[in-house]
Amino acid sequence: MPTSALPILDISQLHGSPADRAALIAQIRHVARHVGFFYVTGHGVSEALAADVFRHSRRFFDLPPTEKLKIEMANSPHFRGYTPPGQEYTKGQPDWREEIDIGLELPPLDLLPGDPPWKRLQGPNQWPEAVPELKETLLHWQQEVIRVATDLLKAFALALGQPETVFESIYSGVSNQLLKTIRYPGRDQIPDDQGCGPHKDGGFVTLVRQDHIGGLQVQTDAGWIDVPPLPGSFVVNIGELLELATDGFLRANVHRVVAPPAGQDRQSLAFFLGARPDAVVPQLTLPPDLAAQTRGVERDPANPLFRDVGMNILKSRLRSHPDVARRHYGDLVALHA
Ligand SMILES: O=C(O)CCC(=O)C(=O)O
Ligand SMILES: [Fe+2]
Repeated sequence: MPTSALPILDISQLHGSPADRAALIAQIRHVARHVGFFYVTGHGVSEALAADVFRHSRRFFDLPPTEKLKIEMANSPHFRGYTPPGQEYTKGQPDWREEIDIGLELPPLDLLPGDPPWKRLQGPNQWPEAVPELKETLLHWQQEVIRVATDLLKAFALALGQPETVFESIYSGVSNQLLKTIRYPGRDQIPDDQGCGPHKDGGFVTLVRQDHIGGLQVQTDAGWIDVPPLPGSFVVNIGELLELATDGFLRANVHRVVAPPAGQDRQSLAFFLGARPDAVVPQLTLPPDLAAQTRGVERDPANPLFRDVGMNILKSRLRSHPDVARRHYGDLVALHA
């Protein structure tokens, strides 16, 4: 098993003794600021459930393309369903992975003229009839990762000198909770090695469960470093909402996935803890010692960050899925990039 320079945090300490809690918070403050990527253990998510989610996902990916395309995302104005390899883009370059995107299972909203465009994001998921077990296992996984990610966000709030509930009003209720079950084909099956190109994630925090193959990398001052698989753990990284809320005290990490070696493929489950699309990201007042270390929000003309959560979500969804953008959001070309 390869070892990693990245720290391992035990999230169960959040519910432990005051000393455990204090130790966890100190650790989060340090690692979030210095590397921003870490592993989480002690989360209580069953290994049997993880194995079931990977197994049923694999059964889906093994289906013929015509069967998978029955739930193709291009059919969904809500960005739900299956994306074939090469159809998702990062910074204009195709990602060589296939995936199903799942959000909260809700009916579409009744839309009125003049409603903000992000109201189109709410709606049902698409589930494959050929693998009926996938719906139940993925919705169970979704509940579990929401629980762990919410705990982590509380720990982040404490580490930022805030009450642990400081973000609750903007993530509770109907939030943009995105789950992806992903398969990366090996290099013998694709034209280059971009499994997923370099990017920041849009939510508060991301939890990734990876299989044993590896390929996830994070950008640091010292260059790209590997995030090798650590069995039973989640990989955590910081998203744009925490960068905005802390005026860059925390930075959303740039990361990527390089395609697996020839003859292999990789599976992962990525979960992005989001916020309500109608929310505006608050600017936290940090304690003076932390405020003195803020770096400002990174200004990247190629990736503007919006404080309006709904616009921030739409920006990244439209850019990643140009087929959905063209078909369902033709009125928003300025955001397509
Ligand atoms: O598959 C992974 O390990 C990470 C995927 C990722 O970074 C993303 O989907 O945003
Ligand atoms: Fe990511």
